[in-house]
Amino acid sequence: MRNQIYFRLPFSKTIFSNDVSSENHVVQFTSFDGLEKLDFKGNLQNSSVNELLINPLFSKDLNFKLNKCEEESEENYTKKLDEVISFIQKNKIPKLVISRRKILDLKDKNINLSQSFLNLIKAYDNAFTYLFRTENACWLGAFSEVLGKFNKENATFETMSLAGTLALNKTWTSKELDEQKTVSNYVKSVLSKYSDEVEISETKDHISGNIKHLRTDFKLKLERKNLENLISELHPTPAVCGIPKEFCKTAISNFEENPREFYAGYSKVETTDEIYYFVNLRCSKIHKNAAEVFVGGGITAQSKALNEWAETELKAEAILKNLEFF
Ligand SMILES: C=C(O[C@@H]1C=C(C(=O)O)C=C[C@H]1O)C(=O)O
Repeated sequence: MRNQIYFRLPFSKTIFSNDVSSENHVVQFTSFDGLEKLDFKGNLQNSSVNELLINPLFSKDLNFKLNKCEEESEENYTKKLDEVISFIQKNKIPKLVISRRKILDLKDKNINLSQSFLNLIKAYDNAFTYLFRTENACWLGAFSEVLGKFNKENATFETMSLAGTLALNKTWTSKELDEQKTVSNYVKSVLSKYSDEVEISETKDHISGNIKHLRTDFKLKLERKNLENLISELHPTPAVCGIPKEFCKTAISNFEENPREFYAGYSKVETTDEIYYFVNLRCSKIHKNAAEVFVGGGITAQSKALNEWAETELKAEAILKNLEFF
């Protein structure tokens, strides 16, 4: 079976898929640890709602199963987060991102994945939204965090620092402001190695469905030959990992129950004019019998375990409320 993907770029009306006519790699996913790459070959072709719905993909049609349908309970996760908070205080680190998998046991439920993908497109206009299927995996995701966007014609590179999470009606506190500043400082320090002139925007609210984040935009001129280096230096940013980077990567693999796979990794999409890199968050790995929803958040010395649990529940809703059951 060939690797097949459907996706929609932010603020676009076009749904693309990969045809079979070439050996071009049009979309590539990289895992969080950078060790796994998943390629989608072909040329980009316009797809349509009709085409998706004539022959929809259902979770029941997938031939791989999740063996263990148990998730980390609220009690166990908050207990672990208390240990993480002590670890952060003891080691005096500004931020560490910890995540979990929320598991939806499908029992006799069947998800219409094509319709769920269309629901996500409608719900999040600013998101990179995708549905892919390979021989042994199926993922669905929609999020708006850009790791990089390179314009081929004018050689400009744009990125953002996105962090801090609250429900729409809440007011920012120093916890979220400091957390986002850590990401901005990191991004700025990496970008300044590539250009003396980095444009930095004001920090503003970034709305994503029922929640908001803090966001700062960055822009610079970049030689194309430096693009891949810059991306691998930026990834994983403290928005999904922490500071210091290598120390936090090790802490993540010690604290988290399972490897993150493609969650908190990134995708790369090349069009005629642009090369995009999107951070893979608000995503779900779908099996015949279950959906795993990956959710995490930045933990700091000021974090409260219960609030962090609530934040992951809110983030999981982004996907869960758009699943269409058949
Ligand atoms: C880690 C996630 O989100 C990231 C972490 C955020 C935070 O800690 O506030 C906010 C946006 C994302 O950069 C996730 O959605 O799982």
